[in-house]
Amino acid sequence: MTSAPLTAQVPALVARTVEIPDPGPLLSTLPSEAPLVWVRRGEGLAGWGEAARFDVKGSARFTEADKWWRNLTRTAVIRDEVQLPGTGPVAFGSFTFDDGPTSSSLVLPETVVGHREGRWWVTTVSVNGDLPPWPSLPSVAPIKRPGPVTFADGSRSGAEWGRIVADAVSRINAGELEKVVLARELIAETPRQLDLRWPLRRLSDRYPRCWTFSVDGVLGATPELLVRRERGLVTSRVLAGTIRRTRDDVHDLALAASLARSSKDLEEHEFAVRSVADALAPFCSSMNIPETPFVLHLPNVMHLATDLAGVTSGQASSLLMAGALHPSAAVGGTPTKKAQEMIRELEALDRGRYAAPVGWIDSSGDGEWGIALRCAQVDSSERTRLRLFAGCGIVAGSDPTAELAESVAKLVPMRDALST
Ligand SMILES: C=C(O[C@@H]1C=C(C(=O)O)C=C[C@H]1O)C(=O)O
Repeated sequence: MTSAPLTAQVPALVARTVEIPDPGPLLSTLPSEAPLVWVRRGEGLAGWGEAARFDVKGSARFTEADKWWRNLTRTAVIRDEVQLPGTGPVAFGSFTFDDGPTSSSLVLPETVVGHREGRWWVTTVSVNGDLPPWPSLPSVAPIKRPGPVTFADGSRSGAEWGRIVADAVSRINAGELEKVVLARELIAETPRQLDLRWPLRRLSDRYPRCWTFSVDGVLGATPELLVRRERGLVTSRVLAGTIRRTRDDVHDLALAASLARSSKDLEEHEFAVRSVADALAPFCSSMNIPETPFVLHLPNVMHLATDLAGVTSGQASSLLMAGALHPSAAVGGTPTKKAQEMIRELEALDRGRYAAPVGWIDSSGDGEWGIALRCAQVDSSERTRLRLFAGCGIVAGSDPTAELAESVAKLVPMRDALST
């Protein structure tokens, strides 16, 4: 069911992209209201304003959003002097994990600043057929500190969550399914309205290997790229298999070596790679799947990681591919349907937009979609309450105490980003 008719009057989109000199860090160009962000290692996109949006619920949310975007951009007049992926009009999107009560959205910002390969640009758009305003950067208000933040258990305490993990392990051992990803939430309260630029700046500074994102109240820094489509090439970074870091680099190296040999983690990783490769196969004429994963070192945890690459065989957009890939075994489980049922039964949590695609798409259908992990969902109007999420892949050999500790480590990036 859609919340807006697909055939609703399609506005006349006009977009203009101009090259600009280095404006400084992308995040420093953002005004405080509703920042739209996709940044990694200083490159990416930062947008604001809302020229158009599409909200949608239900199992066809990806295809309906894709249709809306194609309709909007098909007749667009685009003057683009930079011609890189992400120039011209782009929409930022954030989707829900399942068909529950929360909407998914695509947002077309009024202004986007971008940086890539030593070039910077600004795109402005209008949807009434007029020439958009001449691209310029507004002067922005200084970033406000959040003040002392408090944290409390969400739908379950840590101990309760450990018990549902134990329950899942025994059901896996009884042969009900192979893997399920179980998540928990933590509630953060800030004494005053949160300036989202505060946590975003800290996340992108501390986690440069992750994609820092902010779309429609969901923000975080994810290490997992569900899909990138760029000029006929498709890539995906699959993660599964995790250990916590200890702050002792020598010990961490030994742990990384043990992670790369751990049969429990390698098996869990294999499920995740297989689910992504199978879902990407219909979109690709050829695919490269490395035989062994590498260890991705992040400041809080290390993951087993595999980068898949393929050549596209059709016209499917990056968003349609993201929809086909979701939910991968990295955030759902194996087999998918059984895992989703168990998640619903055991978690007692509306995941909202956690563990679901977040990213951007341009008018050619190219784009990048990460999985919204290591993230928080902000209360829309007040912006004083946030739900933080973390989940762990549970397989036959999982130990509930270790999984609880892993979930604590995965909550660290957002917790730290919120503290003053
Ligand atoms: C579900 C999350 O992470 C996923 C689960 C992982 C695991 O269990 O090893 C690793 C990376 C992610 O694919 C999360 O961070 O919330």
